[in-house]
Amino acid sequence: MPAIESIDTFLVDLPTIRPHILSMATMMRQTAVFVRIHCADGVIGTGEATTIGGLSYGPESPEGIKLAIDTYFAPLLLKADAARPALIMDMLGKAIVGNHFAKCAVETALLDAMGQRLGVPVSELLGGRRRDSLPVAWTLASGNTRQDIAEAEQMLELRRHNIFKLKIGKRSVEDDVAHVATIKKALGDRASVRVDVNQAWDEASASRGIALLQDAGCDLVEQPVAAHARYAMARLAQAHIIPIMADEALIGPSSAFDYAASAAADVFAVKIQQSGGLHAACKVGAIADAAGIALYGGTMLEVGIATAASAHVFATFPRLAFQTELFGPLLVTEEILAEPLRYADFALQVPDGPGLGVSLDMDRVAFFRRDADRKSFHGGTAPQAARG
Ligand SMILES: O=C(O)C[C@H]1C=CC(=O)O1
Ligand SMILES: [Mn+2]
Repeated sequence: MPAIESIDTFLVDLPTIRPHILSMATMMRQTAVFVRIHCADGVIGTGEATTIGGLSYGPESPEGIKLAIDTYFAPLLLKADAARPALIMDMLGKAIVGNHFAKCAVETALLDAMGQRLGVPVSELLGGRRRDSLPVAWTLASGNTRQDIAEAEQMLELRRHNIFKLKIGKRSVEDDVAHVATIKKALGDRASVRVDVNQAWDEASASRGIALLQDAGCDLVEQPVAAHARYAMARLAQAHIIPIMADEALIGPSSAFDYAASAAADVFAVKIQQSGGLHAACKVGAIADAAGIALYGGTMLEVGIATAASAHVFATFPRLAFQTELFGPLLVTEEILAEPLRYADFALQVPDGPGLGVSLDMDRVAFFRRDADRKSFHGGTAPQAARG
């Protein structure tokens, strides 16, 4: 049995390409928590956790995730059999309440190590991939309608994205709908335009807003009301033709079951971290499938490692009617992988090497980690990135 010998965790701060404006936070940078699990057979598995806007989106922060893993997870993991990731996750499930993002990062590292050990991609460990590439949406969230249109035109021109998610909920319903309508009018049939309200509306505003969004040609409305407002979500999903998607509400299989049983959404945004791990995300997907609910592959704006992990999960789904939004690595200015993920023809290629099929560029990690001694680098400049 390859025992787990040591675990290291570190924070890496990466600037965003522009301010990313959501209803609850404006992001100027993304912080990734990387977890490296060193096994006795020499294999090192890597995992990643991210949040959005510190503690403004979810219940875990990057700093808290690092502390939880170092202080509470690591003593339980040390000496455990790394070849038994499912048993380790059962053990963590019993010993640690919540902490879904941290659990996901640990499971990602365990499955990466397992896949490397067996010489197979993580998607094969999860039951087998059904597709090698995933269509990827882009979020327009500059806060400026003209700039968003220019950004969308550029993405279409580059053939990188033809699905756009607009972040709304900060302004009045009428102003937000006007913003969406202007963008949809400019893009026409060349793109799918969707919105994410991130829980900002009450039910009455949502009902008015959704009717107006439908007239504006919007294809999907994500989490219009509070995550806990399951009955309001059910009424909205029933009253409107435009599909309603749950996101923040889905925090693992039991919440997915409750939402499915209440017919509280037409579409589920599956996120590996919110679900509590890769297998938990597969279960959320299976519950949706069993209930006739459509699927969308969501992101917590993860960078390379967790985006690859999400891609392995979504590649196994029988149906993915609303595609994915795995664009996180493209929202930051710096590449952190030794070999960047490949985006082409409006899609992300699912890596096909053993494990996650991607690895960290440890020289760049050493430069960008929050606790780095940057003076030790030549002239304080970052080592060259793989994407140049
Ligand atoms: O979906 C969310 O709520 C969070 C995230 C995903 C894409 C994006 O721009 O923000
Ligand atoms: Mn969302």
